[in-house]
Amino acid sequence: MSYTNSNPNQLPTLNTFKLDPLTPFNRLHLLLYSFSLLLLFYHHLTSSSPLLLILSDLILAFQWAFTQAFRWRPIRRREFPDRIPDDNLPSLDVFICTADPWKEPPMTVVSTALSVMAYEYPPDKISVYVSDDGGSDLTLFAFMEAAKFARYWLPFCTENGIVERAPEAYFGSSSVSGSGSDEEIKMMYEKMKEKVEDVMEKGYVCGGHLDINAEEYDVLKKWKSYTHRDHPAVVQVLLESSKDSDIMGNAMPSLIYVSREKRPTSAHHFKAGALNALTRVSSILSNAPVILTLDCDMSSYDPQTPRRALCYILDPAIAPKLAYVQFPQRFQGLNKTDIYGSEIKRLYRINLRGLDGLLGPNYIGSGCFFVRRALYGPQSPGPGPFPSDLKEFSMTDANRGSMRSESVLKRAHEVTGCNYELDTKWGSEIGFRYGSLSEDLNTGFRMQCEGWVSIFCDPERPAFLGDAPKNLNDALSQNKRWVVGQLEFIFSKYSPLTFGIRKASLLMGMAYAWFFWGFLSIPLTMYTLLPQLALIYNVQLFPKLSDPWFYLYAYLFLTAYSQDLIEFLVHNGTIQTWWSDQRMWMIRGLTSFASGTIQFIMNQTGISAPGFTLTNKATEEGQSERYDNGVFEFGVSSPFFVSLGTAAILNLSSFMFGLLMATRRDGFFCEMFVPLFLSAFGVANCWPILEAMFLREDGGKMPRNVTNASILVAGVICMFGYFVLVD
Ligand SMILES: O=c1ccn([C@@H]2O[C@H](COP(=O)(O)OP(=O)(O)O[C@H]3O[C@H](CO)[C@@H](O)[C@H](O)[C@H]3O)[C@@H](O)[C@H]2O)c(=O)[nH]1
Ligand SMILES: [Mn+2]
Repeated sequence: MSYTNSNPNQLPTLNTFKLDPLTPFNRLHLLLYSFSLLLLFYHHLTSSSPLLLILSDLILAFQWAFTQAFRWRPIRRREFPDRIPDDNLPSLDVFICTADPWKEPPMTVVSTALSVMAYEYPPDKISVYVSDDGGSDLTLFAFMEAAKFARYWLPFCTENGIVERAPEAYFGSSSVSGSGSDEEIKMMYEKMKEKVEDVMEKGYVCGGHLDINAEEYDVLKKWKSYTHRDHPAVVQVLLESSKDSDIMGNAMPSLIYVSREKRPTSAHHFKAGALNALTRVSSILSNAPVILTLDCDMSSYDPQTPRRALCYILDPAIAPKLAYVQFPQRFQGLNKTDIYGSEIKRLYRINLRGLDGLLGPNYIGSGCFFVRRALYGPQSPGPGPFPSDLKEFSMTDANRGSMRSESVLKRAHEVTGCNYELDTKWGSEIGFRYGSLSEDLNTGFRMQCEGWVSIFCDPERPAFLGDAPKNLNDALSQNKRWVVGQLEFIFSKYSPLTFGIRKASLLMGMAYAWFFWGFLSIPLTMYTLLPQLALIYNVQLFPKLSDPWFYLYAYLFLTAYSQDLIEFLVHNGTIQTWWSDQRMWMIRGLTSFASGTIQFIMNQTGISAPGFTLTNKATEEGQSERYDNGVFEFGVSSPFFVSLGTAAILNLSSFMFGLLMATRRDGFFCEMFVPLFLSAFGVANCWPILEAMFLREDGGKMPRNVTNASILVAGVICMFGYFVLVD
């Protein structure tokens, strides 16, 4: 397979791409499968199937159809970071978001910041901005300490050619050599960690035995009257490149702590609001043309990454229309079979590669290098539009002066105030877009509709590694928020199916419409109930084994699953991780997809207001051992678990009942093969749930009351089923 050069100029080739070799097979499959789906609906209409079953198949068919956008023209890229010249590198602003010191331990955030400060990139060209929506002196304290530690850590990384530059990951891995300098820096790190953890335990920072200087103490003191919902803007320059140097005398990156103003009465737009505040502060302090956005738990795993992104940003054939270069989200510490499907391979890698052959990947919130001017409005030739809303640009490079100067800091506080955005286009036409909890989906989509394109960069060595939820309830709560955000996005006036198809393209519109995950709760629930009840009450919903229509069902099921499996394997998955992934899809269908949809409806009708439930990044005792052993974590009485328990009991009952009947009644097996198979498939998927309900005794087993409630609900559904199906 030959690589195509996308750079027609004489410059060295910085990147190449090739078409995915599976594409012709995908397209052939598309043809056959579409035809089969038409046959299926013909069959439904002529055999008077129940309406719920037809609706379910219709939703699944739409999901399948939208997936074709990702399979139409997937490509694979390669880049050559070594060919990026060392001189004239553009400067880089890094945005790191955190929002709660208890759910996002400050040491995690610090580790993320240090890992990018230590990039193999001219340090005076890097500025790291930390947005603290938690408005916490604990986080600020941790960063004051980090600024001091960085003076040792950065030269240590360079001198020893360390690749893993997040201290937490480095000291935790086996690559630590145990040499003298290693021990020394490790001790220093441990000391800092102890201090921060000590302060965390107390819950506040007090002078006393902490060796913070008077100036730092003054800053921290102010927090006494602040709450995370009600406080003025805080912008604290912890390191300034032109002023501060490391212990070897080298320049250091700038490090700036920002906690935008919060008032209970004004909307703050969650993460998108935080990123917009950083966009403005940074435009005043450093104004780098390239911006990297990172979640607080996504640390660098490869110090060459900025150069890799530059292979596209500096490519004259791509640059004029390029809005962002997205790296995949990849995770550390997942267990071997990835029981909670936390890798979300389809969302974070497979689909992005698919879109890369069209207008480019959607923005996934972290690990993304933006071209600053793309955040300021529609694509147009030249250096980019400067609408009147960009008041902060009145400060030009020449009169910018020191980051710590009074006038600069005054301006920085102004642009992070609550009222700054009133009557401006921030969040509607410029910056990160508001209106959806999935600000990432929304922002990338709107940029692509404005004429910008994006690039997916997926090097073999992960550019970033992050944390994924390590217990089921956390994973489902995260997913629920996504579903709410997706529906807000799909039902906005910028819906992918109307606005998107018009402004971007048919395939891009379809790709973004694929995110109607909430609706999948209907077919996924129906397929855990209807066939099972049909089996129990002996109602013929599906063709018999001897009926030719049976082959259509078998074909649709088997090929869809095989294609999914093949894609998973091609993207370095295993059969076990694939099995976990498809199981999580069904689990989500019964829980987060459904409750996210209900939440969305309640938000829209004004019964409740949208809220951003942070994903927990701290693990509780006992949990991580079970997680590492691949054991499901239930433990808490979550309503999610009642629906899972109910599904498990229903499937087990119908399967056993079906088996019994098959041995007793002639022809039952042949007549009822499809529902019997689906029940067996259900039981196989529900096995960890059944185990947690009836066989386990550890702290992560299903709480008794959840099991009882599930049995009750399953009983009620059975009775109901009688009236619906038989009566
Ligand atoms: O009011 C808020 C809420 C969240 N965050 C930050 O947003 C990031 C993502 O939050 P998290 O709880 O980790 O959500 P996840 O579901 O794990 O994040 C995924 O989904 C989000 C959209 O829902 C994207 O923004 C993220 O990049 C993507 O990783 C974190 O760094 C938070 O600190 C804020 O800064 N302010
Ligand atoms: Mn996260």
